[in-house]
Amino acid sequence: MQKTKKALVTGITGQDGAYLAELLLEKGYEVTGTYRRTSSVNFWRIEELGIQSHPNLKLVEYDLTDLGSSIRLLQNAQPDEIYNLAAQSFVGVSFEQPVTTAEITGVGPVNLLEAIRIVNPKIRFYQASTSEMFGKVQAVPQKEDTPFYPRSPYGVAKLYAHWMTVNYRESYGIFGSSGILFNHESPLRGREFVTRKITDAVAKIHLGLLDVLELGNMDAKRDWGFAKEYVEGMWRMLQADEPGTYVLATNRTETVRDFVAMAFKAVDVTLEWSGAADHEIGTCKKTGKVLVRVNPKFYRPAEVELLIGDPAKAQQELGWKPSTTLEQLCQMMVEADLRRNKAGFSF
Ligand SMILES: C[C@H]1O[C@H](OP(=O)(O)OP(=O)(O)OC[C@H]2O[C@@H](n3cnc4c(=O)[nH]c(N)nc43)[C@H](O)[C@@H]2O)[C@@H](O)[C@@H](O)C1=O
Repeated sequence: MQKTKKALVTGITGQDGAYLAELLLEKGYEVTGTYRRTSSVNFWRIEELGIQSHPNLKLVEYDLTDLGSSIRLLQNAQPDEIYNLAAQSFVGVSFEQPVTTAEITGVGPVNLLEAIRIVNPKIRFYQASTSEMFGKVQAVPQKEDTPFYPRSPYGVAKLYAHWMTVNYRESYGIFGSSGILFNHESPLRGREFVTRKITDAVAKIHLGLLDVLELGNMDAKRDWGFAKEYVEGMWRMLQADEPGTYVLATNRTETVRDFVAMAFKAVDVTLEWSGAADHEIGTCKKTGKVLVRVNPKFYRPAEVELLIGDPAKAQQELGWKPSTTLEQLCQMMVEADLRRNKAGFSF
């Protein structure tokens, strides 16, 4: 009989942690999910997926920045696989808190890599790397061998953790894989990220709970995929024969403005755009009412203008391929936010 596999997922309260835990539980894993102590720990995502009381899911408090705690965590959980999804993951905040971001997002993963070296070097390790490492892009589309040029303290911190994963692979033979994931969204996305901010606002405007949606840079282009499909790619990376670095992306890019128009389309509103970039407005074609407005306070000190990934390697070597279109994803998010706002749900 095959032994039950054990996985450790850091960042269980986040979008990817919740979807990955769901996938691993479906596959028969015993999952330990870690979360950070805060005054308001919130498990709404795993509750929404209906897995919070799953008998094979154990929730454990853990701080990625503590080496001793990382060692004890591995000794207790004895995982076969670790998925490091914990991070300070908001790019905007990283400009305000660069040192905290470096400690959590950059050095934090090294505590886990060290703990693997000390406790059991056979544990497989997935590091959540990011397209933010490409930043000011040096090639279009971006793939595994595209040179990096991060444009935020978050991107710089992630790049350090990425190279440490590669370094532990090459120095100590640790099975450490790095997934360079382009933006991936879902109804479980936090409202601080632009897609969910938009779909939540569209739902509120449609229900008469909000007048205007204010945004920053509408010209930024992103390669947005569906998070639930991306966590499947993470799992595949740790089932491969060899560790490696893989890009997960859709190979389609759209502007923030396009996503706004798409979200309003989902509630049958067509927008018309006018005005210069820093005070652009979007008005409802039918009523003439202003529904969207640029507010430069949402601009970032340095912006990543264009991201589009080439996932050919993941497709060839892992058999991974995204299938949900951006229109379907956007529709799914708007519908979830309509439902939630009608029910007075506020996450
Ligand atoms: C792959 C990568 O993906 C995410 O990073 P992100 O791309 O920065 O995501 P976002 O949704 O915050 O911004 C997308 C774009 O939208 C622009 N934008 C305009 N107006 C607003 C606005 O009002 N809010 C926000 N948040 N963004 C705005 C903003 O300036 C940027 O150009 C994280 O998961 C990160 O952890 C990660 O790894």
